[in-house]
Amino acid sequence: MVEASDLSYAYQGTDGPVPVLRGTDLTVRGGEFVAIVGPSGCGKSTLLTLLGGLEQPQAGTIRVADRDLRTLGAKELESFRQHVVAFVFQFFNLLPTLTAWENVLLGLEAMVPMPRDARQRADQWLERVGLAAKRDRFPGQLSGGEQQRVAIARALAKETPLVLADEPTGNLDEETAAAVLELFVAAQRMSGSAVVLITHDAKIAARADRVVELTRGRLHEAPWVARYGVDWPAGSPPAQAGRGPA
Ligand SMILES: Nc1ncnc2c1ncn2[C@@H]1O[C@H](COP(=O)(O)OP(=O)(O)OP(=O)(O)O)[C@@H](O)[C@H]1O
Repeated sequence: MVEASDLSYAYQGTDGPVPVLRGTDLTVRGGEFVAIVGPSGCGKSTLLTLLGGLEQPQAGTIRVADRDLRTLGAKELESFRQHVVAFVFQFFNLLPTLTAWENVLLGLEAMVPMPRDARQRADQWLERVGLAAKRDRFPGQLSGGEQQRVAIARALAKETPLVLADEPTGNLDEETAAAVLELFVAAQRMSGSAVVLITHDAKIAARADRVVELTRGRLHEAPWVARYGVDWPAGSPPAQAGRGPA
């Protein structure tokens, strides 16, 4: 589903380019659930934006669902973002003037062609996230956990082969985070979606099929995270980050 190889990406700093990804490789099989962990600022979100076609790497190749992202024109990229990937962010990005149901429907209406069962799908996914009774509420009338569930319903209702989630449980209490996590597992099961999810939480990572750690611009398999947790010094730059138990 995802074949990213030798990715380089640098942001432009005041004193020149600041490299974030340096020869990053990632392979994700169809239907696989991969958790990405790593110290703050190591480049996890940057990697996700590249996989989702929101930015282009300065070097390296990304193939997603048999598409080489470098070769896609603007229209094809737009279609890729509507039909192949769905994003879930830490800060829900719901439209405050639309109800929960309208927010979910909006994501489907952006697809071309719009799925014929868009309205039913919006209802189905709101039901799956446990919010059928609150479908007509505005985001401001929902708790943080409920808003996140609407945002997840909006993404998962698209039933794309790839779901990219950037710390979707970062703002939630433990119980709500666990419930939200199960929604991604449900998407994997029901839609066969591959899920790539960034987290700082070892319990969340433990639910994934595979855990990879991003440090010093590269990804490494990190099965120990699920067993031992993550223990990077708070605020440490990636170069000084601990590797955790072997
Ligand atoms: N638009 C930008 N311009 C310049 N530097 C940026 C920009 N966005 C991110 N960075 C820097 O690039 C590095 C990687 O950022 P990124 O958000 O990808 O890290 P992250 O691993 O997702 O962090 P966190 O876990 O804290 O969310 C950081 O040092 C960040 O300060």
